[in-house]
Amino acid sequence: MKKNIMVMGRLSASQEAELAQHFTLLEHSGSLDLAQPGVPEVLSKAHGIIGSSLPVTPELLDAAPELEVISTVSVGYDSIPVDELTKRGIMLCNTPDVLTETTADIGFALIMAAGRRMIELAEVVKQGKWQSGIGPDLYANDVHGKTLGMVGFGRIGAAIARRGALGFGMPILYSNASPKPELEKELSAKRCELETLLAESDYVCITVPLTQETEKLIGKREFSLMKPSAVFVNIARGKVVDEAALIDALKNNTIRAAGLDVFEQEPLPASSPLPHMHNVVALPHIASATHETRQAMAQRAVDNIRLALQGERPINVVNETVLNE
Ligand SMILES: NC(=O)C1=CN([C@@H]2O[C@H](COP(=O)(O)OP(=O)(O)OC[C@H]3O[C@@H](n4cnc5c(N)ncnc54)[C@H](OP(=O)(O)O)[C@@H]3O)[C@@H](O)[C@H]2O)C=CC1
Ligand SMILES: O=CC(=O)O
Repeated sequence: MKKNIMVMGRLSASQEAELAQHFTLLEHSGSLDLAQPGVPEVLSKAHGIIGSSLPVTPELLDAAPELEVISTVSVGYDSIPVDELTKRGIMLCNTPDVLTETTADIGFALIMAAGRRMIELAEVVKQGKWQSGIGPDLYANDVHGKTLGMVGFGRIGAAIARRGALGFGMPILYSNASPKPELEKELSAKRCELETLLAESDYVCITVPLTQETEKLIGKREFSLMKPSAVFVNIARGKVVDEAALIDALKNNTIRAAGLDVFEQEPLPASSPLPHMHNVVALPHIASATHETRQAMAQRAVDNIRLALQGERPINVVNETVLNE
């Protein structure tokens, strides 16, 4: 008998057809909310779930006794309780690598946009307020040659640093769980304590995953250590930052500006002051959102779930111990 898959994310017609060759794609309402009619019934039959930002809970796993694999169309998996999956022998697959460069493009675009006040100054033109040359009150900061501090120096952190060091002559500081000697050589990057990085960087860029250790890693104390001219960029997860402290730091000129792709609550609530602040560039969590990259991420997630359910080793497994069971 064919195994069953719940397709929760957007796949192309050919990707759905590829899965349908091997598996039954379960009809469902698009919700994983157990209180919704029909959801427990569909979950009870699912051997695999594929989708992004899946709100997985232990209760949901209890309702899915046949589940063998969750294939997330993302590199981050902070909405999924990995230990609970591992305990139950359920594999978690994700999509690293294929989105690294595209995400780094937006990371660097935010450095440029917030650093050079691009959105704020484009508004001046849009609103017909460009009547004479701008004065020093609207001057920006250089990007080239300034120090870039990477909080997290994994795939995406390194790709952003590469753009800064090799394209813009930026000295690189990094703070990361483990040392990265090869990147130190390639980019003349220096590893330092977070406090030193915050105090010495002109641009501070967050690329650590959201975990228990990194939640609210950057708060009031950390902003107070940064230069008043510092530009803060977050493309990782909103909850790595204490957002109230960030808003205060931007309002009080503790730091100069921020470029943000991610927020504590997404979509950003209407009550948030962030999109209205002149010194903030806010994007709707789109760092990987190009046609090419979203297609590649979906294909990787399709390959992963197919391999897992066929008893082969998927390309990307988060909880490797499940493979040995
Ligand atoms: N805005 C968007 O659309 C996107 C956001 N993301 C986010 O970016 C994150 C990073 O992705 P990626 O670069 O591929 O992941 P990687 O795992 O390659 O990099 C993460 C780095 O963070 C380091 N790290 C982890 N925990 C800590 C800690 N407590 N203190 C210091 N360093 C730590 C890791 O150290 P070590 O090397 O020692 O393990 C690793 O080098 C994702 O988890 C996701 O949340 C990703 C894609 C798109
Ligand atoms: O936020 C996106 C991801 O892939 O993680």
